[in-house]
Amino acid sequence: MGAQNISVSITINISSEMSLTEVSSNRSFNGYQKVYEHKSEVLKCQMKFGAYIPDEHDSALPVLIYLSGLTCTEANFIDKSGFQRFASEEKVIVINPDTSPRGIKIDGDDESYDFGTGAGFYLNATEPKWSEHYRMYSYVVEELYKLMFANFKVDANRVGIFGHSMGGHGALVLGLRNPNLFRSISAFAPICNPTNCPWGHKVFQGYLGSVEAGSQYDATEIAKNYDGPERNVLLDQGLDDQFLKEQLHPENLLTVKNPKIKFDYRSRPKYNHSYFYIATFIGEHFKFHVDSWK
Ligand SMILES: N[C@@H](CCC(=O)N[C@@H](CSC=O)C(=O)NCC(=O)O)C(=O)O
Repeated sequence: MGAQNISVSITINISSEMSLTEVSSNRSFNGYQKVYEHKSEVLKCQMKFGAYIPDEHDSALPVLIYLSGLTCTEANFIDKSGFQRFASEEKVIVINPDTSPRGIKIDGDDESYDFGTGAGFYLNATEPKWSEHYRMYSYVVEELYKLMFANFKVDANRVGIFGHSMGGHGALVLGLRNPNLFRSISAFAPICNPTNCPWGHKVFQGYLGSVEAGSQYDATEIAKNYDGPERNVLLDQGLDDQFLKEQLHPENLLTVKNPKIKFDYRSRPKYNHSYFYIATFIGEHFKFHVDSWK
């Protein structure tokens, strides 16, 4: 399939609400690892996200959005993956949001690690109890995306998305549903078929009212019907992953027959689900995205 020359045309309305407050800034690999806070119109709460900005930022740079997994904030990826070395070498801006709305209280939002706080699942909830705030799908593809253009010098033709576990699911779903926004997609140990696993059943019933309603946020279902530009998706999986058999089901996604999607499947014997695994292979993901943009 190879790289495609797709010109992205997007209209971005930038409002005065898109201003950011810097929470922290640390020099890292000839760039800065920053954390920003802002008022989210979509989630109706204050949110934080990470932004790694390489030096020599005269021309517009490519950008990768990284989506984290269950229980994470923006800090896990920043502190544990070691991505800054590769973002600096490849001159890529990296934006990584939090995993759910924060600073609000909804009854039941802190009862388990896999639902509510830290478990937004990158969808727009429709159940009345959750639908006012739990809108991580729109937060990423609308608000964060615009905010990125409003505040950083970003090249709209070189935007990719990647993530881990729940965030790998998010990267696949947001990437395949929005090929005009994302040129490249990769995922570490993603939840590939959430309508067929306990994590997915729980969140779809809770946020959407039924498992069936979750099909629109299920990468395997989306891949079956995908009709956008050809995509080569990097799917990375540790073979000693403690969640592999029950929750992740890469085999279901890999067996989808759609000539428009090819999977570059990289299985990693002896690696588990942790950030030690991610840190080992993060450099390959940067290379994959950069090659996809050529
Ligand atoms: N606490 C839970 C497991 C939580 C967990 O492993 N979270 C992963 C993502 S899992 C899928 O989305 C993670 O990224 N954790 C953060 C980290 O820094 O490792 C349990 O006890 O089973």
